[in-house]
Amino acid sequence: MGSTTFAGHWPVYIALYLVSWLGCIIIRRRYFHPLSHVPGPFLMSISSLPVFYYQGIQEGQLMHILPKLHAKYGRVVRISPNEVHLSDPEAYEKIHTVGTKFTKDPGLYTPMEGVMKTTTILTIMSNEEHKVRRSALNPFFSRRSVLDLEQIIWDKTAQLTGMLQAGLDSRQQIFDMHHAIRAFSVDVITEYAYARCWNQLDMPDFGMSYQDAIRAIHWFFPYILTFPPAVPLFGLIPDWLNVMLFPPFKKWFDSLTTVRAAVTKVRKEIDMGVKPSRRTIFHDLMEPPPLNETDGKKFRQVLSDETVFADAVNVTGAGAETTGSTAARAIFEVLCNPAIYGRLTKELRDAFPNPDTMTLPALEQLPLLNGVIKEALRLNPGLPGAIPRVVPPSGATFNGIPLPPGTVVSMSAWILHHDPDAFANPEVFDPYRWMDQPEKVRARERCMIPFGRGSRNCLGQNLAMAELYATVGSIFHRFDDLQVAPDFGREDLALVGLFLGYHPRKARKFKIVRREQGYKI
Ligand code: HEM
Repeated sequence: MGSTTFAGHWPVYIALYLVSWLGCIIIRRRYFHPLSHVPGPFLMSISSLPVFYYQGIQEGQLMHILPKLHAKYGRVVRISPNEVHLSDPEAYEKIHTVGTKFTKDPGLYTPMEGVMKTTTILTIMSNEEHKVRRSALNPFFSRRSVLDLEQIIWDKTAQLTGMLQAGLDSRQQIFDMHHAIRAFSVDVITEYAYARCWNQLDMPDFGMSYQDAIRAIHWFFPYILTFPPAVPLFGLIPDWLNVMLFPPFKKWFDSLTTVRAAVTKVRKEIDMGVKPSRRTIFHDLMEPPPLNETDGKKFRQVLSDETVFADAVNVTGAGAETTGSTAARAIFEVLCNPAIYGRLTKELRDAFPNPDTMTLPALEQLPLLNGVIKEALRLNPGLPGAIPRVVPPSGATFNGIPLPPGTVVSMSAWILHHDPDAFANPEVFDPYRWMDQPEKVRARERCMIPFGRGSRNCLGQNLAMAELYATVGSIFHRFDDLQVAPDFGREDLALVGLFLGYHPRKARKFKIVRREQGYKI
């Protein structure tokens, strides 16, 4: 009789079991979790689905929700059961410092290794291991090295401005700056790092499919973060099926093949003792130059071909969208502000009556150009959204709130770059704020983190800055009669944070046309 009763009611029992199981999880996460004392919205404290909703379903919108959360709950907000978001420059200095004990969050970074199946400079968890690996790469991206290879940047810049001129002179009289400026970045980094330029500027579509491929990969990040057990499943999908399901991946796999071929070729040359015409990142990593007495305690690490491949892929991916998107923003903002446009062109032409005499160190001295680039980095940081780190075994306290070891703490460039205490009218593009009194500028610098800080800051910062100065400087020196194409608006440059910053999928692409009359200089 009893068994008949159970048989008749088993769905009810299972439902009851599930409801009580769910209830226990909710009560535990909300009231008995080590983070239950951290303020934040109820739903976020019990589940990571709200973050998934903003990131996965609404595509990278979390960074726009966070300011509202901080306004309501304070500088420390619990945004998912084990993650806390912070909005304080002091907290940033604590976490992102040289020798930090905070480590990267494996939940985000490890799956990025994906098809490369080995750690990259970006994804190494151990800070000690990272230090060794980074010291092998640093010399190649130092300011000295960038200035030594400055000509690469100038050659590509000349190609870009020449193409802009040709586009405006053509029958269509329009230029696709969105794709061209990203192609420029890819060409610079591939020529600079491997001496094998991908020549995307020469392609009719400016290598659009590669740019789309990198974006498509970012689409997976929210899924990976929210459903970690799915990560090994992604790894089981063969490449051909991936391409069938997500066609943009084809270009990504092609780019991996190109990088691998380049590594293999350099390996052969090294083995055969062939002297390269110019040492590349591959040579420096596969056959490091010998140490000299000024290197002190430094030591060189010889990396395996697989690791060199992974870092090369990483460097290309990291340097393309970030720099391209920031340069595009700088150009767009200047075009939208006639007064700034006129003054910038005058500043450039006064400083360099002959544009061929432009050099990077000299451009860096121009106050308005400097302000334009800083504002573009402020409003368009390459990685605008939450960058997660893990609290070390000693625990940590932020704004009086203790956080236990293992807590994920994230901070966003978008939030600090819009801090109203540092930046009046933070949403306004105002290059003059960087020409203010030195102490005010210093206070603003404190909230500027476009390249991150500390040991895990951007490897390519010097190269990126050089690209920004060269492109923005050259374009506004040469052209005083440009304007944004009429079918493009500020809303198309809205940022979404999918690790790298992107514009919404449906956004129109930034194009440039000519004005009838140039601005009066
Ligand atoms: C405006 C342009 C750029 C911006 C805003 C930018 C920003 C950043 C930021 C914020 C990080 C830290 C990421 C994290 O903590 O997870 C980073 C890391 C990195 N960036 Fe950039 N980046 C730019 C351009 C470049 C370029 C041109 C390269 C090419 C070499 C590059 C290569 C890297 C690499 C390899 C890392 C990982 C460094 C490490 O973990 O040691 N970036 N970048």
